[in-house]
Amino acid sequence: MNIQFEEATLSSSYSLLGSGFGSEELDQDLDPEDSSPSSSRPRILLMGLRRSGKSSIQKVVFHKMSPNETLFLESTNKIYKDDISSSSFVNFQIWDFPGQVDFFDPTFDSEMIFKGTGALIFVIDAQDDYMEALGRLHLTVSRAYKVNPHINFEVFIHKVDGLSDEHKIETQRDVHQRANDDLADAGLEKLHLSFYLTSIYDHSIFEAFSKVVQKLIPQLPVLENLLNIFISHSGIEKAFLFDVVSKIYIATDSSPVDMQSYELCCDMIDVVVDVSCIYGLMEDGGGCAYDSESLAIIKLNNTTVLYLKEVTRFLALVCILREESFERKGLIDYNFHCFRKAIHEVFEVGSLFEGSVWRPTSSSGIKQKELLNGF
Ligand SMILES: Nc1nc2c(ncn2[C@@H]2O[C@H](COP(=O)(O)OP(=O)(O)OP(=O)(O)O)[C@@H](O)[C@H]2O)c(=O)[nH]1
Repeated sequence: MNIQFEEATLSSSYSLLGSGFGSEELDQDLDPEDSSPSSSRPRILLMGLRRSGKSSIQKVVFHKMSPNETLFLESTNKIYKDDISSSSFVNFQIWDFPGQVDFFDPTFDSEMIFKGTGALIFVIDAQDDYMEALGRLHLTVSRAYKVNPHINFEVFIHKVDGLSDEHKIETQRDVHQRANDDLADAGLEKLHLSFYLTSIYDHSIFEAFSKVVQKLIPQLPVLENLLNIFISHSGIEKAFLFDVVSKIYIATDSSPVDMQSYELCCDMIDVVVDVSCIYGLMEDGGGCAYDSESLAIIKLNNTTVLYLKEVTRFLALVCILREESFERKGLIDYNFHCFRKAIHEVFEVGSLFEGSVWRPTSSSGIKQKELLNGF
């Protein structure tokens, strides 16, 4: 099998940037010598059996495709490289693999593929018999682990929208048990798998992707700390730092995340971007739907306020607070100003990282500065 790449650059396909859909694709042979900046960006691999839902996940999370449209997606028959770095905070590539990829094929260069990988997401269709998928999971992760033990191995138990709550928990327990038993039998106890219940029909896929991405951000503890300080001094109940394009949250304060709050904040981003796309652009369609002026306040009928503010050209802070705390808006805005400044300092502002080329390091496998886009 001759493995080929399809490459798409999100900047040309994401409607937030005002250019509409119609992704630019280019075919390219799998070339280990290819040293273009895009090929050396850290990777997140999407693997799993045919029709498990890999392309749907990628399209829904990064290309704003509606879940129903994924019914018409064609089977992927070559590796699809999606470079999201030009419109997203996190400077990585998503590689969507065809379901039938054969590791024993001599053209499958596992060294080249797994060396530069930050996370490998293995998608299992929970609505189907998953025994074959478990065998494939074992083969895939053990192969990848041999090449690069620093990869984060993430298992999405996917399409759980068709399962009852009880069935979900039972499936997760069973998959967890069997996958870890297989690893123990092979003497691979050190290989750690993380499990997530996901569906493209609700926010679970965004939440799971957020956690996958957060593990690749070395500054996460600093960001969490900044958010903790910010909310405790401003009377805010919960704050999320969002990547606007994907609605992945890069960080949140250390109080537990409840799904409803996360969904509310995601919906707020959609509202802001959609309204801005309709009424915020110039008459000739120029300008950007999300920029340094972006700001929104939504008061709910249960005395809760949602407050969104721009942090960088890719990031937004979305806060949930009580109406009485919002009376001290001046204080919140001042604290936000300090928070924003600190975030810029953490990532040493812009140009330093612009166009940087990623190289794996021996310790973590990921060089932190180059994982993150400039502001
Ligand atoms: N019910 C449900 N269906 C899903 C979900 N995600 C994907 N699907 C459906 O699963 C089918 C297969 O999805 P694809 O994304 O094409 O699967 P794939 O893994 O990329 O398939 P290959 O390209 O053949 O490897 C499509 O009809 C999707 O609509 C989900 O979360 N829930």
